[in-house]
Amino acid sequence: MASSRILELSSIIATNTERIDGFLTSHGFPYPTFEIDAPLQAIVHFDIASSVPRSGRATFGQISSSCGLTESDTRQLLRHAMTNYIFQEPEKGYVSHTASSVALVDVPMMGRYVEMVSSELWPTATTALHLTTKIQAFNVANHTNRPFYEEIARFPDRASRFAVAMDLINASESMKPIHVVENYDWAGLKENAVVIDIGGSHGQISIALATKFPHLRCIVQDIKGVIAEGKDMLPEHLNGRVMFMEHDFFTEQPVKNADIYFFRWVFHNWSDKYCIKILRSLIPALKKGASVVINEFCIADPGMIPLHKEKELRSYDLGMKSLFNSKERESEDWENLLKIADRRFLFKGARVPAGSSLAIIEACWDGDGQ
Ligand SMILES: C[S@@+](CC[C@H](N)C(=O)[O-])C[C@H]1O[C@@H](n2cnc3c(N)ncnc32)[C@H](O)[C@@H]1O
Repeated sequence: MASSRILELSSIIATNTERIDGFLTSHGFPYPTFEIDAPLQAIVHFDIASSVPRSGRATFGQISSSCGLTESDTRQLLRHAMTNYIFQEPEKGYVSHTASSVALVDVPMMGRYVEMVSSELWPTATTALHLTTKIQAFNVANHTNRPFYEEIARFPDRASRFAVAMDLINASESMKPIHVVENYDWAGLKENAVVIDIGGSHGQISIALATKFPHLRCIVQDIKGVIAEGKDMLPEHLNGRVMFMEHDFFTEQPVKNADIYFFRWVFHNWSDKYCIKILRSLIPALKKGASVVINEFCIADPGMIPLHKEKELRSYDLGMKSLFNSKERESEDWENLLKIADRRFLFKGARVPAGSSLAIIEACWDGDGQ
């Protein structure tokens, strides 16, 4: 009967609520709330976040004169945001922060992330009909023929904002560098082993690796502007152990005989044809036994993981389609990709460490070396 299913669901909710309650209490964690001190993060950016005092409140008129919108527009905008718990109106006519809105003030990266999502990703989602043509949604939305990275590299602020968004994503629990740092045998690599972090952005993984494993030397490769920022941001004590190098991964890999060629979240931006080109560009540099380590999503079969996780992966999958005409891949896709690039890439498997969103996919080079 329908009602017994509802009772069953409410009992599941009660049981799981008790588990969450027990977990929070036993770890001394605060309870989730939208109050200002709650550890929640904002999902939407409003320029006016800094016009509202961090504690206390402001009228719509005060906010409007500091942010430059009309009072009426300010009220419309904020009252809509409030339905998503972004700002609140504790008393009619007065606005104060919630945990979500104050994060825009307290976590500067958050504003940059939201700007990136709303200006780079959202416009492409509304042009999904172009899935049926050879034209990418990103190109339609941006009135350009250039691919994503080439286009944003023309606007230093967009390239920089994208890299900051990557930094913020890497700060989320299931994306933290620690998952790849702790779930691969970096410790077993020889003294002064060289890791090439290709498309490594600001070098977050290399920084985490070099910090935990002093015997490693890491070289981060990326496009020009990103590399310049990475160099500036590198903690001084890692100078000489984490290096930055401008390199286009579609061209021959300049660092020969490294131990590990590492790619994190790079291939999902490219369709198979381009991934194969990236992999083949490595070949002249590879010594026998070199490893290619890929840290990416590895989509499970439908229904095999909790729905909320599958939803996240399928959303990324469609996002990759509209931005790059690419996709997220399954274990078999990874194996095939490596095999098609060159049969000497021996696929060693794909596994998702507990707590990590990304899988570790590994191949070993079985060529003679050149
Ligand atoms: C999705 S981001 C991943 C960044 C980083 N590996 C991480 O996990 O945070 C992809 C990276 O590839 C870089 N990239 C794009 N095209 C490139 C190219 N042709 N050569 C080198 N790097 C490139 C981008 O600048 C960006 O940093």
